[in-house]
Amino acid sequence: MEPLLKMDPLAMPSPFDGPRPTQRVLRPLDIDFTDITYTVPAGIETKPVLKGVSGTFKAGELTAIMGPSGAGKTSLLNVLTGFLSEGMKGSVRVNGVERNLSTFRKSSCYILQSDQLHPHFTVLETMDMAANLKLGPGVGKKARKIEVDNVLDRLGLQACANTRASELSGGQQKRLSIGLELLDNPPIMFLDEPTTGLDSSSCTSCVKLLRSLASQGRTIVCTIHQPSASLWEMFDHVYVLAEGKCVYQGDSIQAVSFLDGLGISCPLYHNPADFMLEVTNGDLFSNGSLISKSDHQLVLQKMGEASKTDKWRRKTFRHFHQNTLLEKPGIFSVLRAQKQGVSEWSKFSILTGRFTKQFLRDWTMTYLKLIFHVLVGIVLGLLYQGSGQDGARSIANMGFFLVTLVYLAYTSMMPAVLRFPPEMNVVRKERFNNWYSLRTYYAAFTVVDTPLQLLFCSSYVLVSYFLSSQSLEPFRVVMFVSICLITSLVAETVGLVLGALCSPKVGTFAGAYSTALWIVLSGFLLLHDHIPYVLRWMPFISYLHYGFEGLAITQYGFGRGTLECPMDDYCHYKYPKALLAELSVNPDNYWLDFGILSGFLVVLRIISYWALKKKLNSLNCK
Ligand SMILES: Nc1ncnc2c1ncn2[C@@H]1O[C@H](COP(=O)(O)OP(=O)(O)OP(=O)(O)O)[C@@H](O)[C@H]1O
Repeated sequence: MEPLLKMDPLAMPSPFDGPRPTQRVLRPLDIDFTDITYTVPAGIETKPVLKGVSGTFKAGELTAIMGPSGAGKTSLLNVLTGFLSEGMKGSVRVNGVERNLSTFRKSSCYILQSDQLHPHFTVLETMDMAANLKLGPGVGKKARKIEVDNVLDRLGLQACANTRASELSGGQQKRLSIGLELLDNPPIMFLDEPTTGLDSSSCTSCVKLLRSLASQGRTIVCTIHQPSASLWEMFDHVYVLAEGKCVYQGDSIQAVSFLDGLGISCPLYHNPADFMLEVTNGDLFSNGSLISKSDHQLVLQKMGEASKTDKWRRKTFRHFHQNTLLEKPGIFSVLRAQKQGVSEWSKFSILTGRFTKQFLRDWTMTYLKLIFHVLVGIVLGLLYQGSGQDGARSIANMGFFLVTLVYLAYTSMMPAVLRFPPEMNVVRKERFNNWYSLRTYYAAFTVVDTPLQLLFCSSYVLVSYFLSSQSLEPFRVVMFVSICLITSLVAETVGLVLGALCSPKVGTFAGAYSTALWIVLSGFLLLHDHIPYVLRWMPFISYLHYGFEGLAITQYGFGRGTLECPMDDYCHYKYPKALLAELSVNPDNYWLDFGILSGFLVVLRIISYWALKKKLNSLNCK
């Protein structure tokens, strides 16, 4: 293992001294696709996006899918990666065998157009976490470090290893995205517009990198917009689409001859890539004016016919098949073999560490929230000072319970609405590229989030509880905190559901409006007996109703003695039983309330998981 990992992982694999039986020899993979059609819904009809395209993307070649905007480039990439399957017909084969999507996804990666990175992590941390998730315990700590260093060196990211992803330049972010997927050395890489948003020198270095990766035997396919002439020549193979059909496939250098053969001459010193786009766009001039639409269609038709031959394809890239990868196992096979050993349990513990770091680094969501909880606890505690012991202020004390619940519900729910949306695309990419399953991701989130909620909740409750002179009997303190915690977890989960089902804007509105209704139904502002008979079921769907009842019982139930009335001899609510009866609170209901809130929590967590899954799947259909 050791000598192997000292190699550059991106270099051609070296021969081993002898065969290793446990290692699978990784073969270069050619992709060929035939008669691919892809339609999308358009009102009650469907709209064809890809109209029977065929072609071959070979291992060892860097292929560019080009074409005018809306030609179907991203759609073709989505279909070939398996990112989209609904509405697609046709055949995709790998080395001549019909593609099995789940195996194919393990051998390929898809780097989306916008770089999906965690902003709070440095380059090194991001790479380390990806290495842990992808390579697993089979590759030791030291070996993983060498692996990460190798990739960082190779991508020129060593100098910014300690820079956070949010502070990287566009080109560095792109290289980091590529580096993350390179860690487990996929033989097939798809990239959607890897050069978009980069300056010309970053574009060149990005394409050079892709080309060198391809020359080592990988199949690399990317979509690209208007490359410069020098960039165009760096592609081994270009696949040009226009109006959902293939109009050229072959060597980039041969494109001019191809057009020449059809009587379309590229002017001297004109960028062939620009010219190809002008031709496919219909921006050709004839006698000083644009060619007509019918002539344009004729040109596309002629190009489509002429592109069916493989005459335009260079034939020099296959030598590595015979010379290297097929015969000699190398780092490709070692890393992939070990990657398969990563258990969901290991992934869970890695994701738990990642969530913990993420929370600890998020100043507003963690530290500011903690400070505010303590400050608000002090202010509310002072406002309700003494109300927990004063029989004359028992009603005000009930107000304190409701305010506590509403405060905790809002401050848990609103951040939760915004919790998943910004991360959705990162999770979508990582999940698609087989880093982990959604189940593992969600379980790790829950395990890290719950104690954090307890911390937030306790920081507010304990301060306000003591300042407002609530009962100091330990069991009442614990029961009070428990109800507050479970209510805030329920509210947070409502937020997660809304965040997954709606846009953040709609989610925050829906959260605020529904909470206002739950407050009215809590049992304090509107007594149950005063609700019209037909609507008396409504409080039972309000989690604040159970929370409020639970808090009231913790302080005035469990045999609490008569309260003092320091300012007066008689005050009606100094008798806890009378107070609870007045509010229609059954003093025996504490555990029932707690149980119902727990039920709410479990059901809502399941719904939020389902909603998240649905959302991620629906993103894949767009
Ligand atoms: N889910 C969808 N619903 C409706 N129309 C879609 C959908 N997906 C793609 N299209 C349409 O299909 C056509 C091709 O889209 P695609 O994104 O593949 O083009 P493209 O060549 O990548 O364009 P660009 O270069 O502008 O990104 C466009 O007209 C687009 O509007």
